[in-house]
Amino acid sequence: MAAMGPLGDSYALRCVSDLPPPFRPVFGFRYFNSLQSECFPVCFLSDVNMVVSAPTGSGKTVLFELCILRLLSRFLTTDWWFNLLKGTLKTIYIAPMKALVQEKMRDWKVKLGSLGINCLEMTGDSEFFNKKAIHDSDLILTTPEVYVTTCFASYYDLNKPLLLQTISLFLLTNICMQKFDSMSRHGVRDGGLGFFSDIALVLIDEVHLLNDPRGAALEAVVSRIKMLSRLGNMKSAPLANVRFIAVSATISNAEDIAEWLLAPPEGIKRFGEEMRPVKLTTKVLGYAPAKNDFLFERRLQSFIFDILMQHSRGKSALVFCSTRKGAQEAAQCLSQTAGSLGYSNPFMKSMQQYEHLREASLTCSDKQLQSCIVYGVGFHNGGLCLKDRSLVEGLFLKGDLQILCTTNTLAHGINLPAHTVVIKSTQFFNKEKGSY
Ligand SMILES: Nc1ncnc2c1ncn2[C@@H]1O[C@H](COP(=O)(O)OP(=O)(O)OP(=O)(O)O)[C@@H](O)[C@H]1O
Repeated sequence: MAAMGPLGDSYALRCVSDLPPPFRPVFGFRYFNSLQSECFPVCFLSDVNMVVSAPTGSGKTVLFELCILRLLSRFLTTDWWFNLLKGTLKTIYIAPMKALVQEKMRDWKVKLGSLGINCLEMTGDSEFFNKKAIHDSDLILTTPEVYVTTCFASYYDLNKPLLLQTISLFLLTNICMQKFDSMSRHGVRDGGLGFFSDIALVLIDEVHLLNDPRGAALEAVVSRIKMLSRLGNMKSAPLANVRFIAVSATISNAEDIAEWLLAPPEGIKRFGEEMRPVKLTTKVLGYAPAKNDFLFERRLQSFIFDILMQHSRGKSALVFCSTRKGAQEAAQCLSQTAGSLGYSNPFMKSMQQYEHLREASLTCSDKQLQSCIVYGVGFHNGGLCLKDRSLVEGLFLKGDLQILCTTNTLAHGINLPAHTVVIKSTQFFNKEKGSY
């Protein structure tokens, strides 16, 4: 099979059967797409650091998977047996959002679990992770902040009063940069943070968020790993040759990131809009101002239903709002309008869909969410409990929930494919600055 490369050159698509037999079942398709085929030699046949910029949905996760498999190919025997030595070559996956980490965890637990690869989630929502769990894991999925604090927390004296530990944890998130520095040096020497030496691959998702306030924690983690990898006593450890892969949909300065991650020119891959699996059409709609920003924001609510009728036409839609309350109110407003139309509710296609939603609503902890869901509209924000958030994501993915109003909790890389995306307002209230 042939495809056109980003520079117009034609090349053959790589086939999953190009991989060693034990790795083939990881992929549920036969051919890598053109982006993956172009990156295949660098990801799977080399160990260089990489920075990849490609549109959303173009299949960047597979690049991570190829790099993981490249690392684990060290456990392949000459007659293609896969003899994994648990926890001895670790991959760290770092994403800016807890929800994104959890999504990858669900995916990789199934895909890589069949190879015996042990995945461990380190987020605020996961149960307490102890040293043994970290030691035995092959793939650790985390956010940069949690990664920093967890390394710290492993030093806690478990006999200390809980309150004292809680206060310490609070303090350490504020002083993590300085403390992580001294702690990680100390830890590696006395074996307390021995798992650091087993890190052989670091996968950084949504790397453009380096520019975000949370970027500092990511920068600290990467710099620390780089620094530790150069320590004399790491010479024979996997960490000495640690590999970094950073991907993002929007990096304008891939070269700067490549320099930081020591990625050579062949490790820098940029792909444009031509790699988008579905063409994106953008429409900007302007509305007359209201007396103040607050009233304008509220008034926008009343336009969303008509916009959805015009553009989404019975297909799934995400409505992005600037605040948690905004997302909740938009969902309530839409569900009331839809509910008032009775059997003509445009968000309800069948009796079966209604039954699924009614059953799901009974398991919902949030009463407001419960009342919206039955009309085919949901909301998703950081204020919902994990169970409700997962419920809403599942219903939207299955197509039962047609409309999902959300804050940017869903904007950072979570895969909830939608036909239409409405961005309700282009400004948000910045608490620190006290202005929009
Ligand atoms: N070679 C392939 N053949 C068929 N489907 C594929 C292939 N590669 C990826 N996919 C599917 O395409 C979808 C998008 O892939 P993926 O999530 O990796 O994109 P992405 O570039 O990481 O997007 P984002 O920027 O949103 O994270 C997924 O459902 C994935 O299973």
